[in-house]
Amino acid sequence: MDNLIEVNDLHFSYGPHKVLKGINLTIPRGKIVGIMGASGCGKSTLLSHFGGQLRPSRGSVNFMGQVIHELSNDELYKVRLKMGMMFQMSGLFTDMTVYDNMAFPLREHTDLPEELIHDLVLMKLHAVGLRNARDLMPGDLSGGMERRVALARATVTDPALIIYDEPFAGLDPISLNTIANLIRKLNDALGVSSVVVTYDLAESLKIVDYIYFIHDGIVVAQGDVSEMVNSQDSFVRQFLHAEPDGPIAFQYPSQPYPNDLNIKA
Ligand SMILES: Nc1ncnc2c1ncn2[C@@H]1O[C@H](COP(=O)(O)OP(=O)(O)OP(=O)(O)O)[C@@H](O)[C@H]1O
Repeated sequence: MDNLIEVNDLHFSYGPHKVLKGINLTIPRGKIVGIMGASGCGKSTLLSHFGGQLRPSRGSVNFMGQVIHELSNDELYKVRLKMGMMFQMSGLFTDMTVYDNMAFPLREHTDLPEELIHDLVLMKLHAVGLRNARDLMPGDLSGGMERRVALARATVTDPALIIYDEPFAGLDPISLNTIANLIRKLNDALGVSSVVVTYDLAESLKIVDYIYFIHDGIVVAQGDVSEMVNSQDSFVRQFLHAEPDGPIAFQYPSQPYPNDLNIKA
């Protein structure tokens, strides 16, 4: 099977609020796929279906040949071990050293002996250039270093898929470039697939193989990097040039403005 993940006609609502209205996308093995869309378009909701935290109202997510919402709790637990996650907020435990943060998933989810955990942790820290930061506390790290440790930790259980949720947010340009290059390097060196959820189209174009744009619960544009750069699609252009005006509205959907005011004209 060439695709690690296949999302088929995925629908999901929070109560009456329909968020996903028929998403179709694939994450091919060995590739980095970008998922873009304005705030609130449903990116996190989509990701929550990958790990089975949410159950679709229609459609499915297929991961390595298994339909996620049909799995038992034990099977889901095993599937989640194959997914590494890196969040915008690094999610490091502030009261543990870098080393213990890295060792935590291995101690929690495996029976590996401490000597092996030690070597795995140092190998992964070395890959992000931070082997020597092992004894530091998260509070002693710069924002970029913290993100690198989180990135290394996402790879420590040798997942098949790494999911990055807003990996570039709040970083200075140099750290941002470092993280982007590391995402590409780790993807290729570890032979994994990666999903990068981001607003930063310019930065993602440097590292992704394929991009999906989500708007109003469906995929509205997709393509490889050159297709995106040359696209005349209004969604793509609004993102690429960070234009305030375009199909992505500034206002959260609402009733006409005068109806909301107490004093009528
Ligand atoms: N637990 C929830 N209950 C009700 N509505 C929710 C819940 N979580 C999210 N929503 C709504 O679902 C929609 C999609 O939210 P989601 O967080 O998936 O968007 P997003 O694209 O990830 O946004 P952002 O980029 O800002 O993180 C939003 O309108 C949000 O308000």
